[in-house]
Amino acid sequence: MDKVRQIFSIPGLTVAALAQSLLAIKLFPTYYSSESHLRTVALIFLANYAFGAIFWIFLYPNFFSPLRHLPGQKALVSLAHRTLMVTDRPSGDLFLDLVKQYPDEPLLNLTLTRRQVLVTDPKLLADVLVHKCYDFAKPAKIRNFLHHVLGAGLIVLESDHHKFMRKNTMPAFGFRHIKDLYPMMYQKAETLARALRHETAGQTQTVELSTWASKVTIDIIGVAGMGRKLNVVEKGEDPIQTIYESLLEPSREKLLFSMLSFVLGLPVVRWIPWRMNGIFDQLTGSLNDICMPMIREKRQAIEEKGDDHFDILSLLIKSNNFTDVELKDQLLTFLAAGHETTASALTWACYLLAKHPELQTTLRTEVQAAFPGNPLDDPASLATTLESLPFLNGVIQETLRLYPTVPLTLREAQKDTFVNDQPIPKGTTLVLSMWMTNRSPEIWGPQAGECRPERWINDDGKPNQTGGTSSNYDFLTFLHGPRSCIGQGFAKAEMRCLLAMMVLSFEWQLAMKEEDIMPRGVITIKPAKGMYLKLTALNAGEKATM
Ligand code: HEM
Repeated sequence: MDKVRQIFSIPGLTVAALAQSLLAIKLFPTYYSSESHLRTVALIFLANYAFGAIFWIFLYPNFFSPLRHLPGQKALVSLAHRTLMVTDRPSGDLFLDLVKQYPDEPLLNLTLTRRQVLVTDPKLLADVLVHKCYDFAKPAKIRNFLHHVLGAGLIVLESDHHKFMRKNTMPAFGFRHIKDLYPMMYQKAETLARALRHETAGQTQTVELSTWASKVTIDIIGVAGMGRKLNVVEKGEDPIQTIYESLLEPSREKLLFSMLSFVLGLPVVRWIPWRMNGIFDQLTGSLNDICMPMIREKRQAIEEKGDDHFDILSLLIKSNNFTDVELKDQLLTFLAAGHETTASALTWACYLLAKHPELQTTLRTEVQAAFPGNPLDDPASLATTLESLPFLNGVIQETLRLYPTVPLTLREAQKDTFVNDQPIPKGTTLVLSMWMTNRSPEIWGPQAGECRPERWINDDGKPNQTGGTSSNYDFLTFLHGPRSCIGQGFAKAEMRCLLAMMVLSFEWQLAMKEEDIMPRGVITIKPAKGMYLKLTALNAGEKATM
């Protein structure tokens, strides 16, 4: 079947049309006069492409595709692409609707051409994400786009190159290293609390939280990632933060640019005379200009004077496994992957706590009891204390479950392969919806859509990591296996520090209409109209009034 697919591909049909044209002109020179050569060639090309279209739209899906027996949609535009356009409800809900129509089906077709499949049964994910993880790569169009923005960092690489980079980067995200970062993260959380107190003038004031969350998370990854104090919370801005903000801002035009790059491919989009091409070039060029000199300076400092810094960049330089360009690509990846994601998670956590004041109070009581004094009085035990708090852990896990910052990902079969015993032809796109799995009533029960931190607390009062489900694959926020999020320990540590600081320093309520809060974005989700909260500053030791 692979040969047949090659023949009916665009290059295959083009070569065939060329050969047929030459043959026709050679065999029937008098029939095709030289004036009509062009017409003949055009007709032959057209006929070949028309036959190709009939093959792919009708013959292949109905008679040849090994996926033809799977139920699902027969749409021209796949549901995965339609989720990029939906504005009036969370896009992941479309998958939940579809699964309701086809309960008990582990795989569902999403297109007429049987080229895109939704994985609905988390048990099948072990094959896709772990056992055959390199058989299923990120689709080339997505990789090209990410490569354009971030360079060849960990997110973009595949196969052996990825294995090498991942193995050599893992130590920088190790358990012990993250523990050492807690005091710095908590200090940054305190800086945020001071800035918000200033904003609220010590009383009650409305603030837009997601912007502040981005500022503090870029400050944290600035120190942890490259040993650089960006101090965006205090100063208001920094060139690196401004560039990332512009790159990731979910404006209509940027969403359209990213969407077209994913659907048509970046090389096609770059041909369009569109100012977005220039904007993306300028933003990514500026990032390179900032990062390259910084890397050279750091490498020189480490070589000449030795270096006692333990930021991720220094650890990677000291490992001697990376060239400067590779370091730059990794750094850009960590800065991008490591700040908007956590900022969004913090924003959604504060939203859930505003919606559920009783949960906010319970969390505050737990954190106040754990830290009768300043948490930084005993920096050595900060990590252990924060990690042991069951309700804090529960709120964080529920936030990550209900609002997975990356709500969807795609994988493309690199060869003919299998998922469980279902053959998957080369080129098939598998759609994995974290939003759908994390909110599935089949897995999480009838209250799947509700925030219930107690799911993550055992009967003995200790935190658990499964939320009461039977398998790891039921919670997909960070994926699993060799391509799972390398920064998940880092992100959770950051959330513990930031949320603990928030409940110790403020109580808050929503300051906007519930219906105006809509998660949106192409790669990560943020509230489309911001997250306005009415914050009331608490004095140290003051109990909340809610
Ligand atoms: C709440 C916060 C975060 C969430 C929800 C999240 C989610 C994810 C997901 C779903 C992936 C897999 C994407 C795919 O393969 O399609 C991923 C990969 C990745 N994340 Fe995160 N992430 C978070 C925070 C972070 C942080 C803080 C860092 C770094 C400091 C980071 C660095 C990375 C990197 C480098 C990868 C690529 C890993 C690989 O392919 O080997 N992430 N993340």
